Amino acid sequence: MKTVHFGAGNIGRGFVGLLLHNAGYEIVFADVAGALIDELAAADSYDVHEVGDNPAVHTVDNFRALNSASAPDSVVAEIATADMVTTAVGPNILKFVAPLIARGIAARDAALAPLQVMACENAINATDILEEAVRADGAAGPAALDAAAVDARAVFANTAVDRIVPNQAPGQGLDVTVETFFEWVIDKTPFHGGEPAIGGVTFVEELAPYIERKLFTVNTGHAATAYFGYAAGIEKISDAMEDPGVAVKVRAVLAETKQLLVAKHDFSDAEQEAYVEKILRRFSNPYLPDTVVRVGRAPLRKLGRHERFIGPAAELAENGVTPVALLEAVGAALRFHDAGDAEAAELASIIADNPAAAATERITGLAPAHPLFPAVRDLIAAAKTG
Ligand SMILES: NC(=O)c1ccc[n+]([C@@H]2O[C@H](COP(=O)([O-])OP(=O)(O)OC[C@H]3O[C@@H](n4cnc5c(N)ncnc54)[C@H](O)[C@@H]3O)[C@@H](O)[C@H]2O)c1
Ligand SMILES: O=P(O)(O)OC[C@@H](O)[C@@H](O)[C@H](O)[C@H](O)CO
Repeated sequence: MKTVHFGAGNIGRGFVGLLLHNAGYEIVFADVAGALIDELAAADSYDVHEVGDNPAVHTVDNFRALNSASAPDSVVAEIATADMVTTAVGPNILKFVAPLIARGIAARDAALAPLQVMACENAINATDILEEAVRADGAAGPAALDAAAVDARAVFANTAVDRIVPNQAPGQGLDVTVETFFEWVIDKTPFHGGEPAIGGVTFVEELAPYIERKLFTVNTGHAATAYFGYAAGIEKISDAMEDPGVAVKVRAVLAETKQLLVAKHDFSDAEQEAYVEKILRRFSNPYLPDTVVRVGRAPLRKLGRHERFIGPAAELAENGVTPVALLEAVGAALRFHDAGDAEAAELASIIADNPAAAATERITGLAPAHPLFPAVRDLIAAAKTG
């Protein structure tokens, strides 16, 4: 069995790569980072170090590595004969890997079992985003891949992936430090009984509750910790959790998303409360060298309409509930000025160069008539003055 995995970074090597290796797949890593691909191509194995309670080390081998920028045809040829394609590149990068996947599907022998395609990104239904791009690229490409051919040759399944994998320390080589916890939930319905056998994966009939719970608890809480921690001058996520001022605000944010998740899905209050407590303990893991700068990265994406703050806050507002803590977190996100983050700079320019209402629409995608709009517009107006 062979999978082509786009994105040989933190989650690619430390989670998706590990689980697929353990499931018996040969992995072909495809990435545009030349030095990383050269190092992977020259290596026989790397280690995944799980830190925290019950630490462990796992070795990943049986992989190859290809540079998808300089050797796209080789990647297409691998996809043409692969069983699976996975991605962990970031939601905004999916459109750049889609053309290669479309070409790979077009080049497949029609007698092969359908290619199983899964985007492992932090976004609601990331695989749908990838599928749409693959279909559009396929139709416009030289092989004129029509919808029926895609239907026959590929299966697209949405997933929710959860494991905290920080940026790796310089000099660590290919080894990855991760937390011990992981969860990978996959929509089983597209496979019609032929889902892949991957140890540790949970297949579900309805993914929406799981992806929303993950994004609006783990990622909402994580980003809130990052932005409140950044405002308090704290570098590490676990240190931010030690700060009583930060911790109380993060808990308040998660109480608001709990209200939404419990009302909307089939989770009981107690179940969601236990989920929240477990997540807060994960953030506090002192062995995990995770930073507010990594977790707060790309604030423009994180302030998007269906993302971790505006998504739940908008839905609460639509239900007649005025979020308070979530809006405070949005206010902190608007002041995330990490000099190394291109999106933080773009966010600051949008705030500075536009009237508050126009900036609100552009940053959050909220329509002016939306009940959350005035509160966010006021936050953006306030952020103009510091
Ligand atoms: N790190 C985590 O804790 C974690 C957990 C769950 C989900 N995720 C999600 O996984 C995705 C990746 O996150 P990460 O932390 O591994 O980031 P990362 O930056 O460590 O890895 C991303 C990799 O994608 C590569 N890449 C960029 N453009 C590419 C392209 N056009 N083609 C091929 N490769 C390309 C980069 O070179 C990099 O190696 C994101 O969507 C993130 O939200 C991350
Ligand atoms: O990857 P992002 O930028 O969407 O979010 C940053 C972190 O919250 C995220 O990577 C978490 O570590 C991860 O989602 C845990 O499963």
